[in-house]
Amino acid sequence: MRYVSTRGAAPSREFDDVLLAGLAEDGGLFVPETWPVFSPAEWRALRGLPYAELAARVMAPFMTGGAIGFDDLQAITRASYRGFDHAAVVPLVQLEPSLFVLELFHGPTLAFKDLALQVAGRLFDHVLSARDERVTIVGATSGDTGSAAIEACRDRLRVDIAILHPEGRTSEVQRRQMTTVKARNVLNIALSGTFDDCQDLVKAMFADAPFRTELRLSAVNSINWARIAGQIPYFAAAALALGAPDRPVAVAVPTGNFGNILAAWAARQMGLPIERFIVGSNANDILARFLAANDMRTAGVVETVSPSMDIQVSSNFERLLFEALGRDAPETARTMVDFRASGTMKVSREVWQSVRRDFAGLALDDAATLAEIARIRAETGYIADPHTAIGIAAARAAAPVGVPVIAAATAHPAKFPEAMHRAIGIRPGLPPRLDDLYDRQEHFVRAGNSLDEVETLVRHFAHRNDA
Ligand SMILES: Cc1ncc(COP(=O)(O)O)c(C=O)c1O
Ligand SMILES: N[C@@H](CCOP(=O)(O)O)C(=O)O
Repeated sequence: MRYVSTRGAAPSREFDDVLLAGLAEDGGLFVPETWPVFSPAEWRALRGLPYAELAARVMAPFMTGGAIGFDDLQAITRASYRGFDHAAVVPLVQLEPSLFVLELFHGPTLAFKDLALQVAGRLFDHVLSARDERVTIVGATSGDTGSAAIEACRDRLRVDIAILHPEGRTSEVQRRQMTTVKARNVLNIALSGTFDDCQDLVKAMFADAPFRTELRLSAVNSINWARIAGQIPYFAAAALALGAPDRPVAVAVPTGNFGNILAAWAARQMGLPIERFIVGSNANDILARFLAANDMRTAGVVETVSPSMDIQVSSNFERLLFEALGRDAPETARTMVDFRASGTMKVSREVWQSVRRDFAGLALDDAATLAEIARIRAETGYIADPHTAIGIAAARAAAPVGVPVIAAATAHPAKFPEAMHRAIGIRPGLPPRLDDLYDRQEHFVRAGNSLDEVETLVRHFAHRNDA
């Protein structure tokens, strides 16, 4: 399997190189040169497999041609999901006759990011050991990627990891999950800015070719294809459980960086009958506006009770745009460069309509989010975190008639105790392993929204670890 850049000006690569490179040198995102497709019989054969085995089989076609053989991958998925606190790893809970919640928060950091990052951390080890190399990972988080990536990479010998979070804009639990990890290879940077600023700085570090080479940069955000590959299997598992490939399903996802919904879309590219992709947004409603009215204009990031979705620039939209433009890389590059410069994405009516054929969106403000948490609890007894509640509301608003909908539950409600208390008057408890989270010492450095300042911190940290 080879990968090409959405912007067409970087060489094509094998998976192992894509894993280590993160972002293509031309600023584009890597996508598979061709989509692997499973036949209906091949999909049926995966029904009922233990999740770790299903995940290895679904991911395997994306990883051919490098250091990761199928047996390696299966050993990695088994080790990755062994510690999850639910035997099914990604259980499905039925809320209504046609509405199913796919719980993705049973991993070590209580968010969906663990599913791909536990695997990615081990893939880094495997490929770097085979090559006898090291990398410096730089990542941006609005709350959940940070702790999941740190947990996946802490104390790994061949990886240093620096994570930027927007200071004061995550929940306290999310922040402490990152900053209370004491490991020589982990650096937390509290940035004075928004998640979009953090993500821009990460991309700017990648665009600084001498810095990128000097530190051998790599990525753990969903700009790295390995993240998307690790998120496809749970949509496949849920779809198979609900009757696919012999029955269509729909998917609803609370969306920020567009990685999770893109993974569901990739599952359809691989042959699963997913009829609609439903995007839930908070007040940072750029995707919902785009889907409603071809209006993709960035505005300032607004703080909400669903902080992990406080994002305006959804990186993975570029991968969908590339496909919607018929894989026209120069046109994708032009559109993205213009979006960056003007803050408005200009997409033709035909392209917009082609996206709308598959995707629908709904945005909820904070009051509506809290009301939805309360409604779900009152009507079904289920306790959904603010992000999950937005996805469920979107599912109810936009589900195709008669088609079961898989609504992704992306985080455990205990990560957002204040919002939950406002919504339903309770603060859900953390699992016992995190009992002392509030007593642990925090470790982080502060930085302004400045590339120079952040690069200096990362360089100093990485070279200290090299010594
Ligand atoms: C809890 C939660 N829900 C939803 C999202 C949005 O997911 P994505 O960025 O893949 O669209 C995130 C962050 O990515 C998250 O942490
Ligand atoms: N919501 C994320 C933001 C980064 O998304 P990613 O999927 O691209 O890593 C977070 O919680 O950090």
